[in-house]
Amino acid sequence: MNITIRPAPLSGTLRVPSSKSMTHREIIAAALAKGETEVTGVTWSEDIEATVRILSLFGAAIEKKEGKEGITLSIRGGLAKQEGLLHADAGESGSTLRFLIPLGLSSGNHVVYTGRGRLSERPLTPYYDMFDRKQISYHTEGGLPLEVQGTLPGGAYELPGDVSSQFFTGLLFALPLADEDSTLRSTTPLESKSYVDMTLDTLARHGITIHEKEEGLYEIPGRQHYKTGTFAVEGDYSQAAFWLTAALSGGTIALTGLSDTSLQGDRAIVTLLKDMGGHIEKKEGRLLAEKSSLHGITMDAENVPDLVPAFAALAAVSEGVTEIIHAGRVRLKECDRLHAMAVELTKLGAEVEEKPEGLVIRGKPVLSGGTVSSWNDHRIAMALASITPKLTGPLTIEGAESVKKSYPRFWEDFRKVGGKVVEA
Ligand SMILES: O=C(O)C1=C[C@@H](OP(=O)(O)O)[C@@H](O)[C@H](O)C1
Ligand SMILES: C=C(OP(=O)(O)O)C(=O)O
Repeated sequence: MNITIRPAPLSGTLRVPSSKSMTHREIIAAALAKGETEVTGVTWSEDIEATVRILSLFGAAIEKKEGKEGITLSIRGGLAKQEGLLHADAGESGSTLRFLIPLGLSSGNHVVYTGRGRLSERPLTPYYDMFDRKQISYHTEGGLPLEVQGTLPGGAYELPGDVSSQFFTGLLFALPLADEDSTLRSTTPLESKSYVDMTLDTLARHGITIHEKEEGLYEIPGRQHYKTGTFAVEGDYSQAAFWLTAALSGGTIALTGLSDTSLQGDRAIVTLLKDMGGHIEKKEGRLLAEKSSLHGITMDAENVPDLVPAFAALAAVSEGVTEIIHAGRVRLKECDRLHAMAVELTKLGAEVEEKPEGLVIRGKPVLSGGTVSSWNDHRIAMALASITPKLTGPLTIEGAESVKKSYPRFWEDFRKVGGKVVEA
């Protein structure tokens, strides 16, 4: 689907979707707890659907109920060995695939994992190395499909810390179920660490003990049991980033549903945008952002990779130079996001220099309209849409349906704040 946006100020109040990262984690913990758990305030998206699909295949019973307060998932946990070869479709979700591979093993299942889009090209080597070391049988012709069969023993585990934190989260969910105690160590400084901290928080709420001995070293007692409970998912700061960017570009937007004490690393977007000169304040429980004069800063993406597209877009219409550093891993997402943002912003007249590990952006007061591609990546589509108040002509975005991966109602919300969107 292609859409065309006519530049217009964006103003109004929006409830941000609930955190995709937290929802994946809560569903997984619930699926591992014997008994009933309720997860409330869920935003349904293709990625969440993929996690629900595979956990159901492994034996969880997950019921989706729609009410006034959004979606509630009632989950009867207890994963178990199922008959025959299971076909687990992870869609395009890196989190789903990397979180659930260890659980396929610990539930004793023989699984062939498939996926779409760029998922097949995204790294899995840390797991292949682990399979080799732990004598777990697997078959791949490179990427997906990937067939895995075996058991996940406790013991000593090592992973590189600079590929994806999602491998750590996957093992942290599965190793407490092993018969033996385990250690998990990062062989390089652990990047995206805030996501691992979010995992530890979910585990603790479900009665699982993990000892963080030092940064990147975890001791995991075996033979543990997940507890049931009720959990309300909070708003997603990585999605809030697009609305904050939109407001600062031109408009006034109030966001509800965000927690001030959130463990989401992407909460850093508020500080980063304020550092650029953005007017953002907390007022009556809402996060309020308005049109501001912005200047470039240095942004370190090591712990906040998902903020890069929105940040790069805003930098292109801010005064002076912005440098995005430590962003090499951002090339390993739904597309090469550094390259995609450099190419698409340049089409609109921006000055963007691509570096191996980041971007250097020389801002301009306004950019032109034109036709850009989403690269089938939800965050590229949303980032480009968010700066339309600063464009001198209409913007056509090809592949606008990519938002379904995390935020299916994005274009509806865009219209709600006055966005002039039509299907092209
Ligand atoms: O654990 C998570 O929920 C995520 C971790 C991050 O990935 P990396 O650890 O690969 O940076 C992030 O980019 C992704 O969108 C969600
Ligand atoms: C990279 C993302 O998700 P995942 O790694 O789960 O595909 C994302 O949502 O930006």
